[in-house]
Amino acid sequence: MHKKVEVLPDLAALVQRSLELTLAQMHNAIQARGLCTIALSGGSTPKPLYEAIAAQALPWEKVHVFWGDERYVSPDSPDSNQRMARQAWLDKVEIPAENIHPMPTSAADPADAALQYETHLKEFFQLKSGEFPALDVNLLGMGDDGHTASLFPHTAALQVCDRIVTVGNKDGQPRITFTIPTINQARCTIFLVSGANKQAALAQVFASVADDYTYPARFVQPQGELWWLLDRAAGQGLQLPEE
Ligand SMILES: O=C1O[C@H](COP(=O)(O)O)[C@@H](O)[C@H](O)[C@H]1O
Repeated sequence: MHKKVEVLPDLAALVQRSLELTLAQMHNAIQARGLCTIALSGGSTPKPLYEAIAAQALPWEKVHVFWGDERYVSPDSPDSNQRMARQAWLDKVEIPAENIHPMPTSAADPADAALQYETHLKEFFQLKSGEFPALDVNLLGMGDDGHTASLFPHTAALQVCDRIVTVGNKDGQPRITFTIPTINQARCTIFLVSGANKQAALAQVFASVADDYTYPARFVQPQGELWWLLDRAAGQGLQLPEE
């Protein structure tokens, strides 16, 4: 694993740096394999990045967009991660509809929705039994409780190792989420973390000893590149790991 932590002066610089890295990875993937697979995060932090990507001239027919987690709401809900990404990015570019792979949220049982998405990923990536998809780019955020994707502290989803997608639990509300092995299979993982409210959790995520189940972002140890992009408000006073 190649791990790099950068503390940027402010949110604008964080967005610019994440844009550079994301575009470089997308171009590399297209050159190497003829297409790019990217998984999106939700929340508010990545929205300006999505807006910036929308302004790029990319071979959109070669870009396939997935989600790493989704709230269990209708796609037109203000809480939907899909809706945010469509409004900020996907609705503004000429990407074929079949290249957009949202997490389903209409099954009566969220476990069925998780299975549907897992089946879709297995087909798309032509996976054999027991294999996990290697996304070219996996964009992640981190909540002030240390959660990432929809892997919340001390929830059952953290222990799911034999599934690509599972059901997360945010205060009793279901979410759909990549599992830790799926996250850790990505070729390039980019965390975007902004705001002083993330400082305390970040300190625990970067501590040499802390409880992984209390700070789930600690589980993210991908086989490929790992970038932590922090703005100064989030990264202030952080003891950074030795490189
Ligand atoms: O609920 C969620 O929150 C996290 C963090 O969001 P942020 O706005 O604080 O960056 C996000 O990564 C995740 O995808 C989302 O569902």
